Amino acid sequence: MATTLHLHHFPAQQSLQSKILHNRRYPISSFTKLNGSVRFSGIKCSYTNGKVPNSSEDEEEEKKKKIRAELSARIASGEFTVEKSGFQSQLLDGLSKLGVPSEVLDVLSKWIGASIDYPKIPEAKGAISAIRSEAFFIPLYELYLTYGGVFRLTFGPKSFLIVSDPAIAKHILRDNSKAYSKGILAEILEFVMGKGLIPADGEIWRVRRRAIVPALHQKYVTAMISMFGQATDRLCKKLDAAACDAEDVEMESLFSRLTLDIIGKAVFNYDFDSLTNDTGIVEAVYTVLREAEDRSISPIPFWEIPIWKDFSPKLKKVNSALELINGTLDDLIAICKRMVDEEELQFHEEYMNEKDPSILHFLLASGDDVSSKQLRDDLMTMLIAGHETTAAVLTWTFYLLSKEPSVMLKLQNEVDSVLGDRIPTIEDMKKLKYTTRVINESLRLYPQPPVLIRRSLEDDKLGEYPIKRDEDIFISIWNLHRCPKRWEDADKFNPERWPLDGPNPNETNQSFSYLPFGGGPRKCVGDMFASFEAIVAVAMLVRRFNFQMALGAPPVKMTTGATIHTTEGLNMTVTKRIKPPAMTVEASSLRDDSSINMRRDAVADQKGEVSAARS
Ligand code: HEM
Repeated sequence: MATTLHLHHFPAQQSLQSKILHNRRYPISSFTKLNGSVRFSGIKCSYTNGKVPNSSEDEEEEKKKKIRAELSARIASGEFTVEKSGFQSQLLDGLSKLGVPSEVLDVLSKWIGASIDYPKIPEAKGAISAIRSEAFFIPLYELYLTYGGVFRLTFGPKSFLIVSDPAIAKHILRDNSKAYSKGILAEILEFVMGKGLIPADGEIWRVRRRAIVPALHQKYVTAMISMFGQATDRLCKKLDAAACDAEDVEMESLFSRLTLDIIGKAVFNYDFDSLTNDTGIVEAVYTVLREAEDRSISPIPFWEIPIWKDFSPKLKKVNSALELINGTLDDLIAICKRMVDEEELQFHEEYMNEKDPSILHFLLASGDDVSSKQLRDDLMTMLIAGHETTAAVLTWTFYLLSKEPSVMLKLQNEVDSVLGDRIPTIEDMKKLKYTTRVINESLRLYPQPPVLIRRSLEDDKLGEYPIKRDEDIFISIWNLHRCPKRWEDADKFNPERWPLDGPNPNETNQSFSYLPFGGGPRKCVGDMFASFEAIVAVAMLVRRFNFQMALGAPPVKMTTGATIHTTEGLNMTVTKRIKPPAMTVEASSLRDDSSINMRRDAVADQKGEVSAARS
C-alpha cells in the first residue's frame, strides 16, 4: 500500500457466512441492505453470459453525470473562485521589486491581507459539503479541470495544495523529496503504525528502508508466488461451492480476506485463515483498519478530544484489538527468534529459510532487535500496506472485467494457453502479458491510493509558484491517471493502450503521468510482490470461472479512505467455465517444485520492469 490508511468498511462482527452472500440469485426488487452488505431474497432466476443490462446502473450513471454537470456549473459560476487582490498585490509586488526586505513585506502583507507570492496559486474555496458528498477525489478532478495542475483548496481555516501535474509530482516525490514529509498521514497513522516505514520520515525512514528492502529479494518473491497460488486455490474452492449452490458472492470482502491471508504468511509466517474462519485476531485486524479509515476521512481529530479518549467504547475496542495484535506479534517474533537461533544457515544477500521465508525471519536473521518497538511498527505497517491495496486492485479489476466481456475473453484465452492445467510459476509472470496489462490498466483507472499526502518541510517552488514550509499537499494520482490531455479516452478501460511488446509501464517510462506505486525514494517496496500477487489471483480465478454482476445487485459506487472501496460490495454471480481445467495445488506443486529454482533472469527481467526505484 501506500500512503495509506484505507482499510475496510468491513463489519468484522459480521460472519464470513453473511459476507459471502448466502443468497440464491433473485429478482432485482428483493435487495435489502444489511450492516453495509446486501441481502437478496426471493426466487431464483436465470442469467446470461454476456453483459447484463442493468437499468439501475444506467440511472446511476445518469445521476452521476447530473451531479458532475451541477458541480461544473457551480465552478463556472465562480462559487469556488477566490477573488485575487488587486491594488494590494501590485503594491507589494512593486515594493518587492524596489528591494524592500521580505520580512517587512510579510508583515505588510499580513496587515493588508494580501500575499506576496507571485504568481499566485489559483485558489478554490469550498464548502466542505461539496467535497464530502461523494468520494472526495471526484470533485477534486472537476476542480483540477478548471484550476489546473496546482491549486489551493481552502475550507475555513484549513488549506491544501492539490497537485495533478506530472512534472510537479516528480519534483515533490523524486527530485526534491527530502523537502517533504508524510505530514498529516503520519499523524493519523501514529496509533497503529507508530514510526513504521510508511509514516516514518528522516533518519528513521532511511535506516528502516535499508533494512526492509533487501528482505523482498528475488528468491523470496519466487517463493511467494507458490504461496499466492495456494491461497487463491482456497478462494477457488469457496467459489466452486458458491457456483454449485447457485449463490451470489460479495467479492470485495473475499478479496480482502485473500490478501489478508497472503500478507500474514508473507510478512510474519502467520496463517490468518480468514477465508475460512472469523477468529478474534481477524476481527481485531479489521477493527484497527476501520479505525484508521475513520480517522483518515474525519474532518476533525476526534481521537484527540479528551473526553472521547477517556470514555469512548469504540476507542476501548480499538485498544484491545491493538493489544491482541501486538500480543500475537510478540509470540510470532519469539517463535521466529528461536528458529533463527537454532538454524545453521549463514546470513547472506538472498538468505531465506525454506520453512519460513517471511520478511520477519529475514529481519531477525539480519540482526534486527527482537525487543524493539520499531520492528513491531514495521510489521504492522506492512500488514496494512500490503493488504487492502491489493484487495482493492482485485475488486476493481473484476468490476472492470465484468463490464468488458471482450477483454475477459482475451484474458481467459491467454491464461488458458499459458497456464493450461497448472498453478502459475515465476516463469509465467513474464508470459502472462495481457493479464499484466489488464492490471496495469485497472491501476490506472483505480489507483490505490487515489492521492498521496505530503507536507513541505521548507520553502520551495512548485513549477512557477513559490510555496512556504508547512503546506499540506495532496498529489492526486486519480487526476494524473485520468488527465484528458494525456490519455486518449481517459475513462475507458482499455488494456490495449499498453502494447504487449512494450515495457511494463511505470512512473519513469511514463514521465510521472502514471504512478500506481508512487515514485522516488518512497516508492512502494512491495510493487513486484503485489503485481505478481494480482497476476496469480486474476489468472487462477478467470481460468476457472466466469464473473458477472449479480442480477439486481445495487450499482457499484465508490467511497474513499486511502484506497477506493465500493459502498455496498461487489456482488457477483460466479459460474464455472464450461471446461474448467482440473488443477489442484497438490498436483501442481508436484510438477512445479522447479519453480523454486526458477531462472533468475525471469525475475530479474520482470523486476527491472516493475520496479524502477530501489534505494
Ligand atoms: C497493488 C498493491 C499495492 C499498491 C497499489 C501500493 C501502492 C503504494 C504506493 C502508491 C506507495 C507510495 C506512498 C507514498 O509515496 O506516499 C506505497 C508505499 C509503500 N508500500 Fe505499497 N502498494 C501495494 C502493495 C504493497 C505491498 C504488498 C507491500 C508490502 C509487502 C507494500 C508496502 C509498502 C510500504 C512499506 C510503503 C512505504 C515505502 C516508503 O515510504 O519507503 N505495498 N505503496
